[in-house]
Amino acid sequence: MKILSKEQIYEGDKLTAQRQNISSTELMERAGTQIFNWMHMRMQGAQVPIHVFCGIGNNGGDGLVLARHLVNHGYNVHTYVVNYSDKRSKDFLVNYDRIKQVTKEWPTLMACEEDFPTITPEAIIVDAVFGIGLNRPIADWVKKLFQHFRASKAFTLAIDIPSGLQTDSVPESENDVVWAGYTLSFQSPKLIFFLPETSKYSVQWEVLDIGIDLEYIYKLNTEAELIGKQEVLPIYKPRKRFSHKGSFGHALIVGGSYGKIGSVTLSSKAALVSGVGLVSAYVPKCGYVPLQVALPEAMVITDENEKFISNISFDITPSAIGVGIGIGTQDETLLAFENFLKENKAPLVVDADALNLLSKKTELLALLPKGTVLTPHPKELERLIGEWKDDFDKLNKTKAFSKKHEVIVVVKGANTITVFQDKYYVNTTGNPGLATAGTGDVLMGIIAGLITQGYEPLSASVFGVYLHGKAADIILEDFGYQSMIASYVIDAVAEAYIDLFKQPEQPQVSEAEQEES
Ligand SMILES: NC(=O)C1=CN([C@@H]2O[C@H](COP(=O)(O)OP(=O)(O)OC[C@H]3O[C@@H](n4cnc5c(N)ncnc54)[C@H](OP(=O)(O)O)[C@@H]3O)[C@@H](O)[C@H]2O)[C@H](O)CC1
Ligand SMILES: [K+]
Repeated sequence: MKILSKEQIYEGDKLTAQRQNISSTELMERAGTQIFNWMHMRMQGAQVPIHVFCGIGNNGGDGLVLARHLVNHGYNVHTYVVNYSDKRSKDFLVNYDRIKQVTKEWPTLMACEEDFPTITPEAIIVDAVFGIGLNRPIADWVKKLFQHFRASKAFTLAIDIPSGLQTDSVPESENDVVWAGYTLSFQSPKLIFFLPETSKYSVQWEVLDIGIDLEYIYKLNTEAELIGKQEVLPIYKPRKRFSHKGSFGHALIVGGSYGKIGSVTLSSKAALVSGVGLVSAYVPKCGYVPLQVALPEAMVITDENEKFISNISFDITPSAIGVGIGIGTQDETLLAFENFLKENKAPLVVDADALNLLSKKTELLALLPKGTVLTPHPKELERLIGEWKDDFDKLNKTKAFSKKHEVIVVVKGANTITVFQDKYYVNTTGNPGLATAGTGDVLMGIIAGLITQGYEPLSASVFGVYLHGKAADIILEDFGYQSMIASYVIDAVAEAYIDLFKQPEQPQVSEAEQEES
C-alpha cells in the first residue's frame, strides 16, 4: 500500500472531486460517513457519551459530519468547536450549518481552559481538532485540551491523524499531541504510524476508503510503501517442476568466533529454509564440530585460525555471501574482511560486526558491490551514518548513505524499514517477540538465501524482512513474546511461505448490513 505525502493527499482530493464530478463538501460527507459507519457497526446504538471535538478546518468538518450522523441515529453525542482560529474552512462552515439543523444542542464553542468539559473514563473522545493541515506550533490552551483528553482515560478515536502530529516531523513534546487508541485515516496510512518516536500516538490504525480516484493512486510514485502480503506476492518466484538443488544456488555464510558459532548455525539454517540449494559456512576452526553436529545439511569450511577469522579464503563459487555475524572486530579479522572485499564479486549481505568493521574503516564502504544489503540494528546504524536528531532525520541520513554507497539499508526495528535510493519500504509483520538473541542472524540468513536463489537484492530484503516477521507472527500464539527464540522463527519460515497463498478471511459484516442484503 502506498504511503502518500500530505501534498499527494491534497492533490488526490482535488483530482477526485474533478474526475468524479463531486464537490469537496461531498468528499467530506463520504469521509465523515465512513467514520460514522465504522463506529455504528461497533456501537450498535450504545448510549455511551461521545464527545466530538472539532477544529475549524476540514478535519473539524469531518468531525461535524460524523456528529450529525450520530445525532440522527440517536447517540448520546456532545459536539465542541475548538476555536483555535477565526479562519474557518468552507466545508467546515457548510457542516456547521447542517448540524445546527438536526439538533437544538448546538456545538459548544471552546476558546480557553475554562471551557473544557468533564470527560468520564467510560466516554469516547473523537479527535477532529487538527488533521494533516497542522503547520505551526499549537496554542497552549489547545495543548492543555490534549492533556485533558489523556488525563480523562477515555477511549480516543482520532480522525485521519492524532491532532498535534504532522505527517513529516516528530513533535517537540508528547504533551503537544493527542494519544489515540485508534486512528481512522483517509486514503493512506501516515508514515508516523510506523516510526519508533511517533507510533505510540496511534496504538491501532485503519485506512478508510473514501473513493479517491484509483488511477491517480495507481500511477503515483510515493516515497514510502507499506509492505504486506499483497506487496510481496508479486516478488515470490514459483518453482519449476524440473528444478534441482543446483537451480537454487549456493549460499556462503561467513562469521563466528569462539563462543559465537551459534550465530552462523542460525544464519545457515535460515538460508536453507529460505530455499537455497546448498549452504556452506565459513568459520574459525573451533566452529567445525558444532556446526557439523547442529546442522548436517550445511558444509563447513574452516579458517586457519582456531578462535576467530583471520583469512577468508575458499574454493567454492557462492551465488551470494552473508558476512559478519559473531565475527568480532579484531584487527586480524578487519584485515581479512578488507582482503575479502577486494577479491569478492558475489552479492553480499553485511550484518553485525562486519557493519562495525565498516564503521571502523569507512574506506571499505567503497569496496562493497553495488546493491549490497546492510542489516544494522539502531546502534550499528548510528555508527554508520552518525547521530540523528529524530526518526525523520534518521531516515533522511540513511537515504543519503544508501545513495552515496549504492547499498540497500535494512533499518531494523518494530517496523523494519528497507531504504534504497529514494524509497522506504515499511514492513508490517513482526512483533516484540523478535527482540531476542539470534533473530538478526536469522534475518541475515533469509535475505542472503533469497539472493542466492536469484532474487534481486532489494526484493530479497523486502521479502526476507516480511517472511521473518510473518514467521514470528505465526508462532506468537504458541510461544508469546517472552518465550519466542530465534530457532523457532526459523522453524516457522515454512508456514510463512505457505501463508502467502492462504485465502484472506472474509471481512466482518455487521448484522445491520446482513439484514439489508
Ligand atoms: N482525502 C482526504 O484525506 C480528505 C481529508 N479530509 C480532511 O481534511 C483534513 C485536512 O484539512 P485542512 O483543512 O487542510 O487542515 P486541518 O483541518 O488539519 O487544519 C485546519 C487549519 O488550521 C490552520 N492551522 C494549522 N496549524 C495551526 C495551528 N497550530 N494553530 C492554528 N491554526 C492552525 C491551517 O490553516 P492556515 O491557513 O491558518 O494555515 C489549517 O488549514 C484531513 O486531515 C482530513 O481529516 C477531507 O475532509 C476529505 C478528504
Ligand atoms: K485529528
